Amino acid sequence: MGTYFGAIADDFTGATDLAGLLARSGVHVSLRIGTPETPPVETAAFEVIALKSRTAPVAEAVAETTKALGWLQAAGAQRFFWKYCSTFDSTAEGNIGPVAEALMAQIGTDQTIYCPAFPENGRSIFMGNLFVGQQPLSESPLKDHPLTPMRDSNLMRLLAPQVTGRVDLVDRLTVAVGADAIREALAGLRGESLSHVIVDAVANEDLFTIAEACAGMPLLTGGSAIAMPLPLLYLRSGVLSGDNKSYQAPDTDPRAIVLSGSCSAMTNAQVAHYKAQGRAAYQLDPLILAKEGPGAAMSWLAGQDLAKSPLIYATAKPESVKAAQDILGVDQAGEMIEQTLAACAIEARNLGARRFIVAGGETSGAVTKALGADQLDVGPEIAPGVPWCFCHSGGHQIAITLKSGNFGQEDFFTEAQAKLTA
Ligand SMILES: Nc1ncnc2c1ncn2[C@@H]1O[C@H](COP(=O)(O)OP(=O)(O)O)[C@@H](O)[C@H]1O
Ligand SMILES: O=C(O)[C@@H](O)C(=O)COP(=O)(O)O
Repeated sequence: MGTYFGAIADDFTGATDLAGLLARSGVHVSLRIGTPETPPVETAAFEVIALKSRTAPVAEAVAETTKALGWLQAAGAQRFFWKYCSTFDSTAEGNIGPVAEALMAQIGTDQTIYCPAFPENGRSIFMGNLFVGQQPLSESPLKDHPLTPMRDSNLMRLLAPQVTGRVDLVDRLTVAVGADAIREALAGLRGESLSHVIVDAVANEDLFTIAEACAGMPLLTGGSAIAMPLPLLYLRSGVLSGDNKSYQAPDTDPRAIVLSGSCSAMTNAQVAHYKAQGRAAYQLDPLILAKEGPGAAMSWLAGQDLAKSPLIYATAKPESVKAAQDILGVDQAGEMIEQTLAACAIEARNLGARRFIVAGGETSGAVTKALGADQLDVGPEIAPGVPWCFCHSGGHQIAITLKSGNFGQEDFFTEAQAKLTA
Protein backbone atom coordinates (compact mmCIF):
# COMPACT_ATOMS: atom_id res chain seq x y z
CA MET A 1 0.00 0.00 0.00
CA GLY A 2 1.08 3.62 -0.51
CA THR A 3 1.60 6.39 1.99
CA TYR A 4 -1.19 7.19 4.46
CA PHE A 5 0.60 9.45 6.95
CA GLY A 6 2.99 12.19 5.83
CA ALA A 7 4.97 14.28 8.29
CA ILE A 8 7.33 17.20 7.95
CA ALA A 9 9.86 18.03 10.69
CA ASP A 10 11.70 21.32 11.07
CA ASP A 11 15.05 19.70 11.94
CA PHE A 12 16.87 16.37 11.58
CA THR A 13 16.98 15.17 15.18
CA GLY A 14 13.32 16.19 15.51
CA ALA A 15 12.51 14.06 12.46
CA THR A 16 14.19 10.94 13.88
CA ASP A 17 12.45 11.67 17.19
CA LEU A 18 9.05 11.63 15.47
CA ALA A 19 9.96 8.63 13.30
CA GLY A 20 11.09 6.69 16.39
CA LEU A 21 7.85 7.32 18.26
CA LEU A 22 5.75 6.28 15.25
CA ALA A 23 7.88 3.13 14.85
CA ARG A 24 7.11 2.14 18.48
CA SER A 25 3.83 0.74 17.13
CA GLY A 26 5.81 -1.67 14.96
CA VAL A 27 5.02 0.06 11.67
CA HIS A 28 7.64 0.71 9.01
CA VAL A 29 8.61 4.38 8.99
CA SER A 30 10.68 5.87 6.21
CA LEU A 31 12.63 9.07 6.85
CA ARG A 32 13.77 11.32 4.02
CA ILE A 33 16.53 13.81 4.59
CA GLY A 34 15.18 16.76 2.61
CA THR A 35 12.37 16.55 0.04
CA PRO A 36 13.32 14.01 -2.62
CA GLU A 37 13.95 15.57 -6.03
CA THR A 38 12.29 12.62 -7.77
CA PRO A 39 8.55 11.83 -7.64
CA PRO A 40 7.48 9.28 -5.01
CA VAL A 41 7.69 5.58 -5.90
CA GLU A 42 7.25 2.63 -3.52
CA THR A 43 6.79 4.82 -0.46
CA ALA A 44 6.11 3.55 3.07
CA ALA A 45 2.74 3.96 4.84
CA PHE A 46 4.48 6.39 7.22
CA GLU A 47 6.78 8.91 5.57
CA VAL A 48 8.65 11.64 7.45
CA ILE A 49 10.55 14.41 5.66
CA ALA A 50 13.34 16.10 7.64
CA LEU A 51 13.95 19.76 6.85
CA LYS A 52 16.38 22.22 8.38
CA SER A 53 13.92 25.09 8.58
CA ARG A 54 13.52 25.88 12.29
CA THR A 55 15.39 29.16 12.15
CA ALA A 56 15.22 29.84 8.40
CA PRO A 57 13.55 33.07 7.21
CA VAL A 58 9.75 32.62 7.24
CA ALA A 59 9.30 32.69 3.45
CA GLU A 60 12.02 30.08 2.99
CA ALA A 61 10.57 27.80 5.69
CA VAL A 62 7.09 28.09 4.15
CA ALA A 63 8.39 27.36 0.63
CA GLU A 64 10.40 24.32 1.77
CA THR A 65 7.57 22.91 3.86
CA THR A 66 4.89 23.29 1.21
CA LYS A 67 7.23 21.63 -1.31
CA ALA A 68 7.62 18.70 1.12
CA LEU A 69 3.83 18.61 1.53
CA GLY A 70 3.42 18.44 -2.27
CA TRP A 71 5.69 15.37 -2.36
CA LEU A 72 3.75 13.67 0.44
CA GLN A 73 0.44 14.45 -1.28
CA ALA A 74 1.81 12.95 -4.50
CA ALA A 75 2.77 9.86 -2.46
CA GLY A 76 -0.92 9.52 -1.54
CA ALA A 77 -0.80 10.73 2.09
CA GLN A 78 -4.19 11.57 3.61
CA ARG A 79 -3.16 12.57 7.13
CA PHE A 80 -0.46 15.17 7.72
CA PHE A 81 1.70 16.17 10.66
CA TRP A 82 3.87 19.24 11.27
CA LYS A 83 6.61 18.42 13.79
CA TYR A 84 8.40 21.19 15.67
CA CYS A 85 10.38 21.20 18.89
CA SER A 86 8.84 19.98 22.16
CA THR A 87 10.01 23.30 23.60
CA PHE A 88 8.17 25.23 20.84
CA ASP A 89 11.46 26.75 19.59
CA SER A 90 10.60 29.64 17.30
CA THR A 91 11.08 33.37 16.96
CA ALA A 92 8.33 36.00 17.22
CA GLU A 93 7.89 35.80 13.42
CA GLY A 94 7.72 32.03 13.16
CA ASN A 95 8.16 29.47 11.84
CA ILE A 96 5.59 27.35 13.64
CA GLY A 97 2.50 29.47 12.89
CA PRO A 98 3.22 30.62 9.31
CA VAL A 99 4.12 27.10 8.24
CA ALA A 100 0.96 25.68 9.87
CA GLU A 101 -1.21 28.21 8.02
CA ALA A 102 0.49 27.45 4.69
CA LEU A 103 -0.04 23.72 5.26
CA MET A 104 -3.71 24.31 6.20
CA ALA A 105 -4.25 26.25 2.98
CA GLN A 106 -2.64 23.59 0.78
CA ILE A 107 -4.44 20.73 2.54
CA GLY A 108 -7.75 22.62 2.62
CA THR A 109 -8.54 22.58 6.32
CA ASP A 110 -9.59 25.37 8.68
CA GLN A 111 -8.58 23.92 12.06
CA THR A 112 -5.53 22.29 13.60
CA ILE A 113 -4.17 21.52 17.06
CA TYR A 114 -0.82 22.35 18.69
CA CYS A 115 0.50 19.86 21.22
CA PRO A 116 4.28 19.94 21.81
CA ALA A 117 3.96 17.93 25.07
CA PHE A 118 6.42 15.04 25.51
CA PRO A 119 5.85 13.82 29.08
CA GLU A 120 8.54 11.08 28.90
CA ASN A 121 11.09 13.83 28.30
CA GLY A 122 9.60 16.21 30.85
CA ARG A 123 7.63 18.49 28.51
CA SER A 124 4.06 19.08 29.65
CA ILE A 125 1.35 21.66 28.96
CA PHE A 126 -1.12 22.91 31.56
CA MET A 127 -3.60 25.75 30.96
CA GLY A 128 -1.67 26.57 27.80
CA ASN A 129 1.65 26.94 29.63
CA LEU A 130 4.61 24.75 28.64
CA PHE A 131 6.79 23.23 31.36
CA VAL A 132 10.26 21.68 31.03
CA GLY A 133 10.47 19.32 33.97
CA GLN A 134 9.25 21.38 36.92
CA GLN A 135 10.18 24.72 35.38
CA PRO A 136 8.04 26.94 33.18
CA LEU A 137 9.63 27.10 29.70
CA SER A 138 10.72 30.72 30.24
CA GLU A 139 12.62 29.77 33.42
CA SER A 140 14.22 26.65 31.89
CA PRO A 141 17.62 26.57 30.10
CA LEU A 142 15.68 27.27 26.89
CA LYS A 143 15.45 30.92 27.94
CA ASP A 144 19.11 31.18 26.89
CA HIS A 145 18.91 29.27 23.61
CA PRO A 146 21.34 31.03 21.24
CA LEU A 147 18.92 31.21 18.28
CA THR A 148 15.43 30.92 19.72
CA PRO A 149 15.48 32.12 23.34
CA MET A 150 12.11 31.17 24.87
CA ARG A 151 11.13 34.03 27.18
CA ASP A 152 7.40 33.26 27.54
CA SER A 153 5.88 29.94 28.65
CA ASN A 154 2.36 30.63 27.38
CA LEU A 155 1.79 28.89 24.06
CA MET A 156 -1.22 31.03 23.14
CA ARG A 157 0.81 34.22 23.56
CA LEU A 158 3.71 32.67 21.64
CA LEU A 159 1.55 31.48 18.74
CA ALA A 160 -0.86 34.43 18.36
CA PRO A 161 1.64 36.83 16.71
CA GLN A 162 2.67 34.09 14.29
CA VAL A 163 -0.78 33.45 12.76
CA THR A 164 -3.64 35.34 11.10
CA GLY A 165 -6.38 33.11 12.58
CA ARG A 166 -7.72 32.70 16.14
CA VAL A 167 -5.74 30.96 18.87
CA ASP A 168 -7.71 29.03 21.51
CA LEU A 169 -7.12 26.41 24.19
CA VAL A 170 -8.61 23.03 25.00
CA ASP A 171 -7.44 22.74 28.58
CA ARG A 172 -6.56 19.77 30.77
CA LEU A 173 -10.00 19.79 32.44
CA THR A 174 -11.63 19.04 29.08
CA VAL A 175 -8.91 16.55 28.09
CA ALA A 176 -9.52 14.71 31.37
CA VAL A 177 -13.20 14.24 30.47
CA GLY A 178 -12.31 12.29 27.32
CA ALA A 179 -12.14 12.19 23.53
CA ASP A 180 -15.78 13.18 22.96
CA ALA A 181 -15.37 16.28 25.14
CA ILE A 182 -12.28 17.28 23.12
CA ARG A 183 -14.13 16.77 19.83
CA GLU A 184 -17.04 18.85 21.11
CA ALA A 185 -14.74 21.63 22.31
CA LEU A 186 -12.92 21.70 18.96
CA ALA A 187 -16.23 21.85 17.07
CA GLY A 188 -17.29 24.82 19.24
CA LEU A 189 -14.09 26.70 18.39
CA ARG A 190 -14.56 26.49 14.63
CA GLY A 191 -15.53 29.85 13.18
CA GLU A 192 -15.02 32.09 10.23
CA SER A 193 -11.29 32.46 10.65
CA LEU A 194 -8.68 29.71 10.78
CA SER A 195 -8.78 27.92 14.13
CA HIS A 196 -5.52 27.19 15.96
CA VAL A 197 -6.06 25.23 19.15
CA ILE A 198 -3.45 24.58 21.81
CA VAL A 199 -4.26 21.34 23.64
CA ASP A 200 -3.03 20.64 27.20
CA ALA A 201 -1.34 17.32 27.99
CA VAL A 202 0.58 16.40 31.11
CA ALA A 203 0.88 12.62 30.80
CA ASN A 204 0.94 9.93 28.11
CA GLU A 205 -2.72 9.07 28.88
CA ASP A 206 -3.67 12.60 27.77
CA LEU A 207 -1.83 12.08 24.49
CA PHE A 208 -3.81 8.90 23.78
CA THR A 209 -7.11 10.68 24.49
CA ILE A 210 -6.20 13.68 22.32
CA ALA A 211 -4.94 11.46 19.47
CA GLU A 212 -8.17 9.46 19.61
CA ALA A 213 -10.20 12.67 19.38
CA CYS A 214 -8.09 14.16 16.59
CA ALA A 215 -6.98 11.18 14.46
CA GLY A 216 -9.51 12.14 11.79
CA MET A 217 -8.24 15.71 11.38
CA PRO A 218 -6.30 16.21 8.13
CA LEU A 219 -3.49 18.15 9.84
CA LEU A 220 -2.10 17.82 13.35
CA THR A 221 0.88 19.74 14.70
CA GLY A 222 3.10 19.17 17.69
CA GLY A 223 6.15 17.50 19.14
CA SER A 224 6.71 13.84 18.43
CA ALA A 225 4.75 12.36 21.33
CA ILE A 226 1.25 13.36 20.22
CA ALA A 227 1.85 11.35 17.01
CA MET A 228 2.90 8.22 18.93
CA PRO A 229 -0.64 6.73 19.28
CA LEU A 230 -1.67 7.45 15.66
CA PRO A 231 -0.42 4.26 13.91
CA LEU A 232 -2.42 1.98 16.20
CA LEU A 233 -5.50 4.21 15.96
CA TYR A 234 -5.31 4.08 12.14
CA LEU A 235 -4.85 0.30 12.16
CA ARG A 236 -7.68 -0.17 14.65
CA SER A 237 -10.11 1.99 12.68
CA GLY A 238 -9.26 0.12 9.47
CA VAL A 239 -8.16 3.17 7.48
CA LEU A 240 -4.74 1.53 7.32
CA SER A 241 -4.50 -2.15 6.46
CA GLY A 242 -2.77 -4.59 8.79
CA ASP A 243 -0.38 -5.80 6.07
CA ASN A 244 1.86 -2.84 6.85
CA LYS A 245 4.74 -5.00 8.10
CA SER A 246 7.12 -3.83 10.76
CA TYR A 247 10.71 -3.14 9.77
CA GLN A 248 13.40 -5.72 10.52
CA ALA A 249 16.61 -3.85 11.32
CA PRO A 250 19.57 -5.30 9.41
CA ASP A 251 22.72 -6.54 11.16
CA THR A 252 25.54 -4.04 11.11
CA ASP A 253 29.24 -4.43 11.77
CA PRO A 254 29.77 -3.17 15.36
CA ARG A 255 32.73 -0.91 14.56
CA ALA A 256 31.54 2.54 15.58
CA ILE A 257 32.38 6.20 15.96
CA VAL A 258 30.75 8.70 18.33
CA LEU A 259 30.65 12.28 17.00
CA SER A 260 29.43 15.00 19.33
CA GLY A 261 28.94 18.64 18.36
CA SER A 262 26.13 19.42 20.79
CA CYS A 263 26.99 21.67 23.75
CA SER A 264 23.79 21.12 25.73
CA ALA A 265 23.99 20.33 29.44
CA MET A 266 22.87 16.75 28.78
CA THR A 267 25.43 16.14 26.02
CA ASN A 268 28.19 17.56 28.26
CA ALA A 269 27.16 15.00 30.91
CA GLN A 270 27.08 12.19 28.31
CA VAL A 271 30.58 13.03 27.04
CA ALA A 272 31.94 13.20 30.61
CA HIS A 273 30.31 9.84 31.45
CA TYR A 274 31.77 8.17 28.36
CA LYS A 275 35.26 9.50 29.07
CA ALA A 276 35.02 8.43 32.70
CA GLN A 277 34.62 4.87 31.46
CA GLY A 278 38.08 5.09 29.94
CA ARG A 279 36.86 5.33 26.33
CA ALA A 280 39.24 6.82 23.76
CA ALA A 281 38.21 10.44 23.19
CA TYR A 282 39.58 13.34 21.15
CA GLN A 283 38.51 16.91 21.85
CA LEU A 284 38.26 19.34 18.96
CA ASP A 285 39.37 22.81 20.02
CA PRO A 286 37.86 25.43 17.68
CA LEU A 287 40.78 27.84 18.16
CA ILE A 288 43.38 25.18 17.29
CA LEU A 289 41.22 23.91 14.42
CA ALA A 290 41.04 27.45 13.00
CA LYS A 291 44.86 27.65 12.95
CA GLU A 292 45.87 24.11 12.10
CA GLY A 293 42.89 22.46 10.38
CA PRO A 294 41.57 18.94 11.02
CA GLY A 295 44.86 17.04 10.36
CA ALA A 296 45.57 16.15 14.00
CA ALA A 297 42.03 14.80 14.51
CA MET A 298 42.33 12.68 11.36
CA SER A 299 45.69 11.22 12.46
CA TRP A 300 44.26 10.44 15.91
CA LEU A 301 41.28 8.72 14.30
CA ALA A 302 43.51 6.63 12.00
CA GLY A 303 45.25 5.19 15.09
CA GLN A 304 42.01 4.15 16.87
CA ASP A 305 40.42 0.73 17.27
CA LEU A 306 36.89 1.32 15.96
CA ALA A 307 35.70 -1.82 17.73
CA LYS A 308 36.03 0.26 20.91
CA SER A 309 33.79 3.08 19.60
CA PRO A 310 36.06 6.11 20.02
CA LEU A 311 34.61 9.57 20.57
CA ILE A 312 35.44 12.81 18.77
CA TYR A 313 33.78 15.80 20.38
CA ALA A 314 33.62 19.58 20.34
CA THR A 315 31.12 19.52 23.20
CA ALA A 316 32.13 22.18 25.69
CA LYS A 317 30.71 24.23 28.57
CA PRO A 318 28.94 27.52 27.74
CA GLU A 319 31.97 29.65 28.87
CA SER A 320 34.38 28.00 26.41
CA VAL A 321 31.80 28.00 23.62
CA LYS A 322 31.33 31.72 24.16
CA ALA A 323 35.08 32.36 24.28
CA ALA A 324 35.57 30.56 20.93
CA GLN A 325 32.56 32.35 19.42
CA ASP A 326 33.88 35.76 20.55
CA ILE A 327 37.12 35.14 18.65
CA LEU A 328 35.87 33.21 15.61
CA GLY A 329 32.24 34.34 15.30
CA VAL A 330 29.20 32.18 16.15
CA ASP A 331 28.54 30.93 12.62
CA GLN A 332 32.18 30.41 11.68
CA ALA A 333 32.96 28.43 14.86
CA GLY A 334 29.86 26.26 14.39
CA GLU A 335 30.44 25.69 10.69
CA MET A 336 34.10 24.77 11.16
CA ILE A 337 33.27 22.19 13.82
CA GLU A 338 30.36 20.78 11.84
CA GLN A 339 32.58 20.37 8.76
CA THR A 340 35.34 18.75 10.83
CA LEU A 341 32.92 16.26 12.40
CA ALA A 342 31.46 15.55 8.95
CA ALA A 343 34.97 14.89 7.59
CA CYS A 344 35.65 12.61 10.58
CA ALA A 345 32.48 10.66 9.75
CA ILE A 346 33.71 9.99 6.20
CA GLU A 347 37.19 9.08 7.39
CA ALA A 348 35.74 6.74 10.03
CA ARG A 349 33.56 5.09 7.38
CA ASN A 350 36.62 4.66 5.15
CA LEU A 351 38.42 3.06 8.10
CA GLY A 352 35.55 0.58 8.58
CA ALA A 353 33.07 2.26 10.97
CA ARG A 354 29.52 1.10 10.26
CA ARG A 355 27.73 2.59 13.26
CA PHE A 356 27.54 6.35 13.78
CA ILE A 357 26.35 7.90 17.02
CA VAL A 358 25.86 11.62 16.43
CA ALA A 359 24.91 14.25 19.03
CA GLY A 360 23.43 17.61 18.05
CA GLY A 361 20.84 18.81 15.55
CA GLU A 362 23.11 20.94 13.35
CA THR A 363 25.88 18.38 13.71
CA SER A 364 23.50 15.65 12.55
CA GLY A 365 22.66 17.70 9.47
CA ALA A 366 26.33 18.02 8.53
CA VAL A 367 27.13 14.34 9.19
CA THR A 368 24.13 12.85 7.34
CA LYS A 369 24.86 15.11 4.38
CA ALA A 370 28.52 14.06 4.30
CA LEU A 371 27.59 10.39 4.50
CA GLY A 372 25.11 10.85 1.65
CA ALA A 373 22.29 9.46 3.80
CA ASP A 374 19.11 10.64 2.09
CA GLN A 375 16.66 7.92 3.10
CA LEU A 376 16.72 6.17 6.47
CA ASP A 377 14.67 3.24 7.77
CA VAL A 378 13.77 3.66 11.40
CA GLY A 379 14.67 0.94 13.89
CA PRO A 380 14.72 0.48 17.67
CA GLU A 381 14.63 3.42 20.07
CA ILE A 382 17.69 3.87 22.31
CA ALA A 383 16.08 6.51 24.54
CA PRO A 384 12.70 8.27 24.23
CA GLY A 385 12.85 10.12 20.91
CA VAL A 386 16.21 8.74 19.74
CA PRO A 387 16.02 5.71 17.45
CA TRP A 388 18.68 3.85 15.50
CA CYS A 389 18.22 4.39 11.77
CA PHE A 390 19.59 2.34 8.86
CA CYS A 391 20.75 3.30 5.40
CA HIS A 392 23.53 2.84 2.88
CA SER A 393 26.58 5.05 2.71
CA GLY A 394 29.47 4.65 0.28
CA GLY A 395 28.09 1.23 -0.71
CA HIS A 396 27.95 -0.02 2.90
CA GLN A 397 25.04 -0.82 5.17
CA ILE A 398 25.31 1.56 8.12
CA ALA A 399 23.42 2.32 11.33
CA ILE A 400 23.15 5.93 12.46
CA THR A 401 21.50 7.63 15.40
CA LEU A 402 20.91 11.37 15.60
CA LYS A 403 20.55 12.55 19.19
CA SER A 404 18.87 15.81 20.00
CA GLY A 405 21.04 17.85 22.39
CA ASN A 406 18.68 17.50 25.32
CA PHE A 407 17.68 13.85 24.96
CA GLY A 408 19.03 10.58 26.38
CA GLN A 409 20.42 9.63 29.77
CA GLU A 410 24.08 10.07 30.81
CA ASP A 411 25.02 6.62 29.52
CA PHE A 412 23.45 7.24 26.11
CA PHE A 413 26.60 6.54 24.06
CA THR A 414 27.11 3.08 25.60
CA GLU A 415 23.36 2.38 25.63
CA ALA A 416 23.26 3.05 21.90
CA GLN A 417 25.84 0.34 21.22
CA ALA A 418 24.19 -2.07 23.64
CA LYS A 419 20.84 -1.66 21.88
CA LEU A 420 22.23 -3.12 18.66
CA THR A 421 24.50 -5.80 20.07
CA ALA A 422 21.91 -7.06 22.58
N1 LIG B 1 33.38 24.21 21.42
C1 LIG B 1 32.55 24.85 20.60
N2 LIG B 1 32.68 26.17 20.38
C2 LIG B 1 31.81 26.79 19.54
N3 LIG B 1 30.82 26.20 18.87
C3 LIG B 1 30.66 24.88 19.05
C4 LIG B 1 31.51 24.14 19.91
N4 LIG B 1 31.12 22.85 19.90
C5 LIG B 1 30.08 22.78 19.06
N5 LIG B 1 29.80 23.98 18.54
C6 LIG B 1 28.73 24.29 17.59
O1 LIG B 1 27.51 24.45 18.33
C7 LIG B 1 26.41 24.01 17.53
C8 LIG B 1 25.63 22.99 18.35
O2 LIG B 1 24.40 22.79 17.72
P1 LIG B 1 23.74 21.37 17.52
O3 LIG B 1 24.67 20.43 16.83
O4 LIG B 1 22.43 21.64 16.84
O5 LIG B 1 23.50 20.83 19.00
P2 LIG B 1 22.12 20.92 19.86
O6 LIG B 1 21.20 19.87 19.31
O7 LIG B 1 22.57 20.64 21.26
O8 LIG B 1 21.57 22.32 19.67
C9 LIG B 1 26.98 23.42 16.24
O9 LIG B 1 26.94 24.38 15.22
C10 LIG B 1 28.42 23.12 16.65
O10 LIG B 1 29.30 23.08 15.55
O1 LIG C 1 10.94 17.81 20.04
C1 LIG C 1 12.09 17.81 20.46
O2 LIG C 1 12.42 18.25 21.59
C2 LIG C 1 13.20 17.30 19.56
O3 LIG C 1 12.71 16.40 18.62
C3 LIG C 1 13.84 18.43 18.85
O4 LIG C 1 13.30 18.94 17.89
C4 LIG C 1 15.08 18.92 19.48
O5 LIG C 1 15.83 19.84 18.69
P1 LIG C 1 17.44 20.02 18.99
O6 LIG C 1 17.58 20.22 20.48
O7 LIG C 1 17.86 21.24 18.21
O8 LIG C 1 18.14 18.78 18.52
